[in-house]
This record gives sequence, structure tokens and C-alpha cells, in this order.
Amino acid sequence: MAVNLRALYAFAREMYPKKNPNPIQYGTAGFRGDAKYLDSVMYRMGVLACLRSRFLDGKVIGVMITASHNPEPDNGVKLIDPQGEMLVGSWEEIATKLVNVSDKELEATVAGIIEDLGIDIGKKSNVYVGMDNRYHSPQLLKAVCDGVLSLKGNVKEFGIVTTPMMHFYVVAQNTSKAYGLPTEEGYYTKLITAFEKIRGTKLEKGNYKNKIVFDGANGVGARKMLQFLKRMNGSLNCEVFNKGEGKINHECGADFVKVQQKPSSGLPITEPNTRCVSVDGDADRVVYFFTDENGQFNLLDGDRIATLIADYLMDLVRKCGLDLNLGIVQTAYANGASTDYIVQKLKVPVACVPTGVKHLHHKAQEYDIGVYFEANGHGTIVFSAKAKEMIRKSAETNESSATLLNVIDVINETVGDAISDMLLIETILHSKGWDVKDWLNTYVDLPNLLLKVKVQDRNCITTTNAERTCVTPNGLQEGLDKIVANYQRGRSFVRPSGTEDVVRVYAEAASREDAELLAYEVAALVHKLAGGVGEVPTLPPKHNSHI
Ligand SMILES: CC(=O)N[C@H]1[C@@H](OP(=O)(O)O)O[C@H](CO)[C@@H](O)[C@@H]1O
Ligand SMILES: [Mg+2]
Repeated sequence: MAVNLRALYAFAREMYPKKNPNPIQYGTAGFRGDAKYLDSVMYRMGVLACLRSRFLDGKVIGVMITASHNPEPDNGVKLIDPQGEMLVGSWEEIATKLVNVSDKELEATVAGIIEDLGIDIGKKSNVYVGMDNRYHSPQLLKAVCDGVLSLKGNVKEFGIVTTPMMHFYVVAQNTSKAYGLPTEEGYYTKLITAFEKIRGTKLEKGNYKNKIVFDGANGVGARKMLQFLKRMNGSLNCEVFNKGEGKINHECGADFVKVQQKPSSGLPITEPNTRCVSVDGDADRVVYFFTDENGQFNLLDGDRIATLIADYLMDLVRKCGLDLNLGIVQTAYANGASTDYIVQKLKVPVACVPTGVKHLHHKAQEYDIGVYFEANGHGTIVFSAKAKEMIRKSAETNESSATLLNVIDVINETVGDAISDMLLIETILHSKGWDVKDWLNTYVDLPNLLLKVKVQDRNCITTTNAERTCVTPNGLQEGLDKIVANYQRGRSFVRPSGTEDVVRVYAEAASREDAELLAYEVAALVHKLAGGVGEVPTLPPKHNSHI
């Protein structure tokens, strides 16, 4: 089939001219930025998704339009590879090149990609597209579709979906529906059926009460949770708030709760110790929290979720009598106390990888059962084909293995999925007869703080050792080490964000005061050595506000 590349340029020039002169980079989770500059980026990503599908013999490639936890004016786009993974690294570079060339260079750049990779443009190409509920998403979705169509690819629109639903659809289709049906109903049915089978009809057990408060971050997660509940006939007693009446992620959602270490606004005053669940704008992250009888806020983040799940799965695997290894994958943001708990109490192998789901996912695939979570609540569990086969066989005769099979079906293995993760956590707490306090009591978190520092060029900071050690600028790591040495249980590291134009500073220490002092000392050092912009970060007088 002849594809007229000249049409590309005409299309780009007339419909999606490149407006942003500043270079942008395919970051931790694709391209992100102010939505008003993204039309041309979306169009070109449609073109790229189409090429990638052709390159992979027509396998479905997903495109998700979202800026996740970022504020309302932002949007973004990420590509989903056929197995549900994030776009492979070598194509990230191609993506970056493609969105940064001028409109005039577009035709030649695409021709170059086709030639370099030997893409047969006569082959079929299939692209799935979905978006979050930001007001500018529909217009950006149209740009992606036009990109696919301008190279004569097939495009299927899924409308407003969560990021993990898109990953699910891509994998379901590419596995010829073995993973599930690539439809909204197929997704709900798979998760709900498994969840209800495991919990049975006795919905309360021990300290476990069937009641949760759900904070939808005014994002797509809220509407999808309502769809889940419609189909659940009371098997989960859940009330949904921040359903879309306010701005997405504004003073609510998983990122707000984790970073600010306080409850979302827009939630009702609950009885002490009520389980509250916050998801982010595209519902791929989840954290739990509760306020106790003393009015104290308590956070149960991704590290807590990973340890709860690993503990439960190990127990279940033992009961199945199967020889399967399980490992946990974290990033440097994991609380030091969680890592100690994993090593000393759970006695499970734990690995540390750079930030970003793609790194965690790949590492987790090295185990029979890989549990991965970022501290911010982004994660899932992956089972190897061998593990699944062993569990399936054993389920014919062993009840625990039959339960484990259902557990696998509650999990969205393709990527972190806030709602699926929540259903799994509810399953585990129910099975253990635990309330939030039982869960919190497993270990004591080290007080910690996350800060952002504005610098001229965040890429002047480079790191190694899974982002825990700075290589450049000169003297930063030495200075940081000296500061950290003054704090009991002190740990701190800095890295350039892959989604925002800032440098992130993480610090933890034995006391809250120390964690805060440490974070601000390190932030000031970054400001000094890495070209800080504006005021030097200083600890606010009251010691209680966070950037
Ligand atoms: C400290 C932190 O929470 N970083 C987040 C954030 O990445 P940065 O590269 O730190 O901006 O967004 C990513 C995408 O959602 C997520 O994977 C990651 O965990
Ligand atoms: Mg997200």
C-alpha cells in the first residue's frame, strides 16, 4: 500500500503546526506539559504509534492521553507496547526526535525512521487510543487519531478510560483475548468476578469492616469506581467523593495525600480509623490513609501496600505447596523502614531500581512472582508463565491454589491499577481480619519529606546506583554525604524529575524535625551547586508546611 508521506507535512502544517519552540523529552511517563502546546506532539505520536504497530507486524499499540497527577492545565501522552509495557527505550529516542523536528522536517524524519528500521509500510497497523477526563483531552485524542490515519493505520477509540484500562485492552487484544476481553465490560467482569469469589458472602471478618471512603481526585478513577460499584451488588461498601466537581488533583488525590501527608479535601468527616483510599488523576496509583481517634493522620503508601501483598502471597504460596520465588522491587523513594521490614521480617529478596514503572516492571519479571510498588502507590504484581501454569495445575486439587488463581485475576498485571490494587488490598485485609491499625502496626515508618528545587537546567544533575548517588555536578554527592552523616538514620538523595521541570529532594531521618532539617539542608545545597533559580529553599518557621 502506498502511503503518501507528503500528506503528513500538509496535515501537520494545516492542522497541527508545532507551536512550542522549546525542546521536549520523552520522560518518565511520556511527554507531559501545558496542554496548549501538545497538539503537534499528539499528532506526531499518532504517526509514531502507527509506525510501531507496523514494525511489530500489526500488534496493537496503545496511546494514553493523560497528565496523571499533574495539575489541570497540563496534559500528556504515553505509548503502550504490545505486552502492556511502557514504550521500549530505543523508541523513546525516536519519539523525542520526532516531536522536536520542525513541521518542514517531518516528512523526511518519518521517511528516515521507516528506512532505518526497515518498516514495511504496506503492513497492517492497529492503534488503541484512550484519554482521561481533562477538558482538553478530546481535542488531543483527535490529533492522535489523525496521526494514525494520515499513515493509513487503523485506530480504535476507547473514550474516557483509566491508564490501566488502556493497558488491559492492549494486552487482552494482543493475547487473542486470553488475558480478558478488550472492552470496558470485559475489564469489570474479570476483576469483579474474581474479587467476589474470594471474599464469598461473609463480608466482615475480625477487625475488618466492609466500609471505605474513595477519593477519586476529580479524575477518571471516580467515574470508573462508580461503574464498578454498579456491578458489585454491595460486595464492597464504598462511597465515592471528588467525583469531578472540582479541578483534577487539586488538593486531592493520591499524590496530594502522599506528598502533603494530609487528607484530601472534599472528603466527609469520618468515624476514626475509617479506611480512606485516594487514587490519582488517571487511576494508576493508590494510597490508603486514616485519621485515628486522636485526630492523627496516618498514611499507608506504596511501601505498605507492597509489604502487605508480599506477606499475603508468600503465605498463600506456602499453603499451595509450590516452589515459587517471590521478590519485591522498590525505588530509592521507598521508606528505609519498609526495606528493613522486607529484609528482616518477611525475608524476601528486595531490589532497588530507578524511578518509573518501566524499570520496576522489568525487574519484577525476573521473579516467579514479582511485587513492585513505587512509594507513591504505583505498582502491581506480575506472575511468570511458569508460575501461572504451576498454580493452574495445582488448583485442580488444592483449595489455596484455586484461591491464588482468583487472586491473579483480581490483579491487573499489565501495569499499576489503583482500583485493582484496592480490590486486592480489601481482599487481603478481609482475609486477615485486619483493620487499618493492624496493617499500620507491621512496622514504623521513618519520618520523611519530599521537596522540589527549581534550577536552570535540571539535567545538570546525573545519577547512578539506582538514582541514589549523584555523579554531577561536581561536589554535590560529597556535600550531601557530609550533611547526611549528621543525622541519625539519615538518608537523602536528589534526582531530576522526569515529569516536571524540577529537581526532587528526598530525605528521611529518625525524627520529623530531623527529616525536615535534612531535606532543607540538601535542597539548599542543590540550589547552590546546580544553578538554583529564585530563593534558596529554607525551612518554613512553623515546621509544618511542605512544598
Ligand atoms: C517521586 C515520585 O513520586 N515520582 C513520580 C513521578 O516521576 P518523576 O520522574 O519523579 O517526576 O511521576 C512518575 C509518573 O507518574 C512516577 O512514576 C514517579 O514515581
Ligand atoms: Mg498516574
